[in-house]
Amino acid sequence: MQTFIINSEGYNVYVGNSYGPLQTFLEEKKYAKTFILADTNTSEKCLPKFTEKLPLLKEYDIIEIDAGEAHKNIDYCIGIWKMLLDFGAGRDSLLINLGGGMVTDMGSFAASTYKRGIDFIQVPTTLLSQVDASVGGKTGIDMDHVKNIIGTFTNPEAVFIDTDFLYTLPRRELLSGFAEMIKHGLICDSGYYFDLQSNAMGSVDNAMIFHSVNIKNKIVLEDPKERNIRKALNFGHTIGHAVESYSLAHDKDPLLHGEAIAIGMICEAWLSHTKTGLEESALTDIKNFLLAYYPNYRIPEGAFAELAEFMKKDKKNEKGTINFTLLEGIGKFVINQTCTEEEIRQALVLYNGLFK
Ligand SMILES: NC(=O)c1ccc[n+]([C@@H]2O[C@H](COP(=O)([O-])OP(=O)(O)OC[C@H]3O[C@@H](n4cnc5c(N)ncnc54)[C@H](O)[C@@H]3O)[C@@H](O)[C@H]2O)c1
Ligand SMILES: O=C(O)C(=O)C[C@@H](O)[C@H](O)[C@H](O)COP(=O)(O)O
Ligand SMILES: [Zn+2]
Repeated sequence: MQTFIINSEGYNVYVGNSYGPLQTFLEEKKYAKTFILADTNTSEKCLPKFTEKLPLLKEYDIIEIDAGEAHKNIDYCIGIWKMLLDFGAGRDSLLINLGGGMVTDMGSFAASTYKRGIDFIQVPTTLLSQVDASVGGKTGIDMDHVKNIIGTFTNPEAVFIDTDFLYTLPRRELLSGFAEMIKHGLICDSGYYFDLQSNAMGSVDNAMIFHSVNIKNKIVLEDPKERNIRKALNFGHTIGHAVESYSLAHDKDPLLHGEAIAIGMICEAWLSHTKTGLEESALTDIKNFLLAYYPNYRIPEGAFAELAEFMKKDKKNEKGTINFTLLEGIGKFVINQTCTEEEIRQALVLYNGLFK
């Protein structure tokens, strides 16, 4: 099997046969102790595959946490720090984050702060974490359902991607990751966007994952700390994160990250049509594509004020205005766009109107 290697900010991302490089990494680094962070699902479905493919890794402690975004918070993070401390993790230890974006975000945050920082690697097990969350150095946890509001920019030592993990991933989770791939096409690569449309979900393979990671990585390398063009990767997220936060706070079965971002992308494509020249035909195409795959989630009108409060807390905001990344066309983004609360309300009303 071919191994794709992407050079990021001082570390490599391996896609394909990543166990050879991982084995070499462990042999070279000779960590005093190794810890594996997994959630209840990845501990059952991914850990046995992982350790079987990595016979060199003989001694490790497992830190298991409850699965789900609701647990990406300070209480669970304290639990990770305590386990590291109780089991004698030092600066010569390694934390392996084996899981989806919840595990890679919180594990990397815990590692980047424990003893002022210990080494960690990402072994992403969901499509979303393979194409997006494990790369780029954003670590973090949620607070009061506000997404990723506490965190650091800290890079892993390496990222090892094994698409075999995806066999056990539920379709709803695969689709959630697919939304971030669509985002990559929408902001930077119209050909990729249309390929995703025609190949749809049938053929997510190493080459596609490599393509998405490359799109993200190029942007991250240019602007690692999101001072300017990295904001492109946040297309769909100003409204999407607010919808995700709202759903986490109110719904029994909350929207997944990618599902909320799909809603955000529809709303923000509409804002792009009214404000930055996205053609009506492109808007229709984006709407139809996303509506075919993602839940018809109606946002109650009574929720609009709460959504606006979440948006006012967005990390991209400057000088008290809500900041958006919008599209000028499919594959062409524009950052630092502001929209009024009334424009945002109209976008939400139009979105709801799609389900009448
Ligand atoms: N840091 C970043 O740049 C970045 C980018 C995008 C998203 N994110 C964050 O990532 C998170 C979403 O990530 P996610 O979608 O991977 O969610 P997740 O980590 O919660 O995983 C989704 C579900 O799939 C299960 N799972 C994981 N791997 C599995 C496998 N191989 N087989 C079966 N089940 C498996 C998990 O236990 C969980 O129940 C959000 O918190 C989001 O904010 C971060
Ligand atoms: O890596 C980035 O930059 C992104 O914006 C990728 C997003 O898909 C991801 O959801 C990220 O976690 C959002 O970051 P945030 O800074 O808006 O919390
Ligand atoms: Zn995202």
